[in-house]
Amino acid sequence: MSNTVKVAVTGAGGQIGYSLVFRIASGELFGPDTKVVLSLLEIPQAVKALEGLAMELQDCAFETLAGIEINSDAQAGFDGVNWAILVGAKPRGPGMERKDLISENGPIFTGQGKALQRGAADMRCVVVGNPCNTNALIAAKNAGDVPFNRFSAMTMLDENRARYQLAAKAGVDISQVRNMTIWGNHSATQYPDFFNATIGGKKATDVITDHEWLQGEFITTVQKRGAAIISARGKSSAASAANAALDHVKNFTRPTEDGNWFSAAVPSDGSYGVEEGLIFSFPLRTKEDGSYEIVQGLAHNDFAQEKLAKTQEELKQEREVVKDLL
Ligand SMILES: NC(=O)C1=CN([C@@H]2O[C@H](COP(=O)(O)OP(=O)(O)OC[C@H]3O[C@@H](n4cnc5c(N)ncnc54)[C@H](O)[C@@H]3O)[C@@H](O)[C@H]2O)C=CC1
Ligand SMILES: O=C([O-])CC(=O)C(=O)O
Repeated sequence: MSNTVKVAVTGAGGQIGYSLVFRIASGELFGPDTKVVLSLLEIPQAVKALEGLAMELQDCAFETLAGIEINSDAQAGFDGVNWAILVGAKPRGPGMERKDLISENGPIFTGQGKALQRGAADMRCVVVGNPCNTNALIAAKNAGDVPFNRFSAMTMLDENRARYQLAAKAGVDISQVRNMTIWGNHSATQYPDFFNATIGGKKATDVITDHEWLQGEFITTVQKRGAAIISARGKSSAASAANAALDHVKNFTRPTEDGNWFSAAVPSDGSYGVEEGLIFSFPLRTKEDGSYEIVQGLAHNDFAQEKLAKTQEELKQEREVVKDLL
């Protein structure tokens, strides 16, 4: 017997949407025994493009795709959804920081937050559209009685970027790099934590002896990778962002392998001194029962404490800017 999962993707007509929806429909996300109903959302002007996207999805003849719905109304689009992947938002251009998008993109998430109350009892939401931590906060605060911990924002792309950089520097296969945490905001203040990362089961700082590189170039490369892609490609990352969104949902829907963890921005419960209620990226583990926990007990020296304080401060400032939307 097969289950059916309904997945909403907003901004499905955009760049990330085009890389994302086929992989969800193919069975990659929930496995070959789970049928997927895709609920595609767009602004009214882009609904026509979604009709074309739906034709292409049909033409893939995916055996796991049980249906496609197209909507420009979030209330209708989120009806009965199990997962809502909120991508629909404007991307930044060259020279901008992601928080410069806040006034334009923030209001999108008030209406979508309200509409998410129509989701299924187990509804989970991940915000990809930037600035994603603060947009997730807006959605969660507008979602009435939907539990706060159903909302997350994506820092998985940052984690993947950080793992690649460490693997390349150490000259090892990327599978060797584990325990990579992105702390804080999906922004240039994020802290990619090499101190607690491991390479081949050893501390990354024992394997990579160039600590100047770890404390300098490694961190800034990860923090500014999005901007580097915009500068090289003329558009922001899309396929890698879609790939990370899939990794994010997989991480939340499967128990985490022993000894490892993954990064996502979730409501702080006060762990590591982060103000309760901020949507902050932490190391997480998904348990057998499907709930997640924040990994406790990781050490932070003065260098790390300073980075954590900086990214927390930025999130508080972003929250202040959108306080009328919360
Ligand atoms: N968290 C992360 O790691 C990443 C986040 N992003 C962010 O993802 C967002 C989307 O990026 P792209 O797909 O490249 O942009 P895009 O401009 O190609 O597509 C965005 C789509 O969203 C649609 N849209 C806008 N408002 C909407 C609404 N209210 N409801 C439904 N759809 C709506 C637009 O019509 C457009 O088709 C941007 O904000 C970008 O900065 C991008 C990469 C990584
Ligand atoms: O940099 C951007 O604006 C898009 C994004 O979030 C990323 O690539 O991480």
